[in-house]
Amino acid sequence: MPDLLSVEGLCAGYGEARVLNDIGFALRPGESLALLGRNGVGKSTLIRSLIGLTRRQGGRLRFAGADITAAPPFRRARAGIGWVPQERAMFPSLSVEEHLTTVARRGPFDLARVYDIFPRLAERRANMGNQLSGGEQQMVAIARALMTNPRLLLLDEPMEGLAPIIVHDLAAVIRRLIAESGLSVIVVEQHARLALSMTARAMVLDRGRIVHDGPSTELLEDNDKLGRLVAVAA
Ligand SMILES: Nc1ncnc2c1ncn2[C@@H]1O[C@H](COP(=O)(O)OP(=O)(O)OP(=O)(O)O)[C@@H](O)[C@H]1O
Repeated sequence: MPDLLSVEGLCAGYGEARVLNDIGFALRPGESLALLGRNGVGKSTLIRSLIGLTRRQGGRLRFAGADITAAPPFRRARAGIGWVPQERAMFPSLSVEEHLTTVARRGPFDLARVYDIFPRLAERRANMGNQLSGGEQQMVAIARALMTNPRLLLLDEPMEGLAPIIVHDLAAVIRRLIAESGLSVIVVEQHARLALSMTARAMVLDRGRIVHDGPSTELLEDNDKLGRLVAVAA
């Protein structure tokens, strides 16, 4: 099966500042990838580079058979890259349902299906963006990305700042999406073990370079290696 995404020699950053150096990897349809690494190593910058929000300083990107190296963010979104930003980007004046319907595109994910995935949002469908808890906002952010019917879903620290019970529920939803939807998923997550428990493959960044790429189980089963690579108390 041809790759869904391929990244070759990507160098990117902000203005003159280079954050990512010679990033190369490919992702197959349906593949799930955890993006791990210490604070500030460039994980969000890589996600933002895939959606087209950083300054590309070199390299090429292909998605779904097309060269998207020079494509602006809206074209990448239209091509099938869905993005759940770290800051969630809620609109206070839109209801939950309006957040979902304004971005809807035809495909397997419609209102009924995202309400089935997130029953809480069905209950809150008339609530405004500023009347939601952090967990509900994150559900809206994920549901909104699904409503665009992407082929690749980029999740940037979806669990950040959420209560443990909500983290547990959201992780179950993400696992189910990965198992059942056929979507490719890249998830950035500070809690390495949680990310590894959701994905088949893990990539570790350090100072803007890929320093590890392999099956998630390999790191889950090797505490020392995981600790060395992401410097967490694994
Ligand atoms: N908008 C920006 N303008 C300039 N520099 C930035 C910008 N955003 C991030 N950086 C810098 O890019 C580097 C990588 O940041 P990035 O947010 O990609 O790291 P990260 O691995 O996602 O870290 P974290 O886990 O803390 O979110 C950091 O040195 C950061 O200061």
